[in-house]
Amino acid sequence: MPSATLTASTLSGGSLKTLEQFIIERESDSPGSTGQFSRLLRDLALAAKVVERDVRKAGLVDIFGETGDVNVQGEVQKKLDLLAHEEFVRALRRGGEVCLIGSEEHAEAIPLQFDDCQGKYIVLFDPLDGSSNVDVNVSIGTIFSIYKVPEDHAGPVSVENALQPGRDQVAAGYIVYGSSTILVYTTGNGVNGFTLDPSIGEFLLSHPNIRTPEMGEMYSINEGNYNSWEPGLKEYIKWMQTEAPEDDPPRPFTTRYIGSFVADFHRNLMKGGVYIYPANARNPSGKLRLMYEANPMAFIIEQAGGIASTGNGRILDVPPEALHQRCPVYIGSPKMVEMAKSFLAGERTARD
Ligand SMILES: O=P(O)(O)OC[C@H]1O[C@](O)(COP(=O)(O)O)[C@@H](O)[C@@H]1O
Ligand SMILES: [Mg+2]
Ligand SMILES: [Mg+2]
Repeated sequence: MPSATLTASTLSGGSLKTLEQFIIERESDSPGSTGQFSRLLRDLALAAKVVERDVRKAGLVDIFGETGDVNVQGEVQKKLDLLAHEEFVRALRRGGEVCLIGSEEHAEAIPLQFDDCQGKYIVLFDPLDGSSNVDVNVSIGTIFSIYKVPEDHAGPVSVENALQPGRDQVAAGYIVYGSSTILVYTTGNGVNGFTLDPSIGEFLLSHPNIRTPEMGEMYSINEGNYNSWEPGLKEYIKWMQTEAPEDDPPRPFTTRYIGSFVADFHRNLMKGGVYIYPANARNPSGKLRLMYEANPMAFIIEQAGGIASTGNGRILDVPPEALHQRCPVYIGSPKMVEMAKSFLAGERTARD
C-alpha cells in the first residue's frame, strides 16, 4: 500500500528527467558539441518560465489589453505580445549564444552580437501566438526556430543570414501556456515534450518521442472564411462533414478551432488531425508567417511522422524572401494532409 505522503511532484519530480538533463545527455552524444546549444535551449526555457508566470496572473496585474501600437503585421499589439517579446530578447541577449534574432513583434531583425558569430545561432520567434485569445484565458504559446551561423561566416550577421529554408533549421519548438505548460522541441532527432512542474520550476520529460497518428478525426480551420476558399478546399471540408458512419474513421469528423495555432497544432499532434490556414481573400498568401510559425511547426510535424504543405509543396522547401512573409498552411496527420492535397488538385470531390 503506497504511503500517504507520496505526492504528485515527488512522483513526477523523482522519476522524470529534467529538460536540462535531457539536453546535456543528447548534446554529449553529438560529436564536437560545445554545450552552446544546451545553453541556448536553457535560455529559451528560462524566458518561457517568466512568460508563463506573467500569463498565469494576467488578470491580476495590468498586462491585459493593448499597447496602443500596431506591429509590422498591421495587427494591434497586445501588452503580452510585447512583454513576451522583451522577455525572450532579454534571455537570449544575456545567454550570449545568439547573434541575431527575428521576432513577430519587431519589424527588423535584431543583431545581438556584431563579431565572433561563427558557429553561433540565429533565433526567429513568435513571442506570443494566439494573441486574439490573450485576454480571455484561452491557451496561447510561443514558437521558435533556430538556425546556425555558418562556421566560415565573417563579420556581422544580417537578416540575409536568417533567410534560410526551413529544411536547414537545426532546432525548432514551441511552448503552450495552457491547462499546464508544455515545451515541445526537435533537433532533427525525434520530438520530445516537457511539462513544467510548478512545484519545482522544472520542465520534466513527460512526452518522450512523440509520433502523430497517421489519421485523425479532427480538423481546425476558421470556417468564417469559407466563401473565399478555393473549390478543392470547400470539397475537402464538405467531405469531412458528410455522414459516413461505415467509414474508418467514421464521418462526419469533428471541428476544433481554438484560434491559437500553437494550441490547435499541439492537440492535433497528440490526437491526430489537420490544421489549415489557407490563402483567402483577406490573406492572399495565407495568414501564418513562414519563418517563425510555419517552418518550426513543419520541422516538428515531419519529425513526428506528419506532413506540412502549402497545398502545392513542402513548407520546409519554401524559399524565404522576407522575415515576415506569410504562406498557406496544411499541417498534421499524414493521411489527412495527403487527402487535402488530392482535393485541392481536383482529384476528389465531397461525394467520393
Ligand atoms: O482569427 P483567425 O484569422 O482565424 O487567425 C487565427 C490564427 O492567427 C494566429 O493568432 C496568428 O498568430 P499571432 O497570434 O501570433 O499573430 C494564430 O495563432 C491563429 O491560428
Ligand atoms: Mg502566431
Ligand atoms: Mg504572435
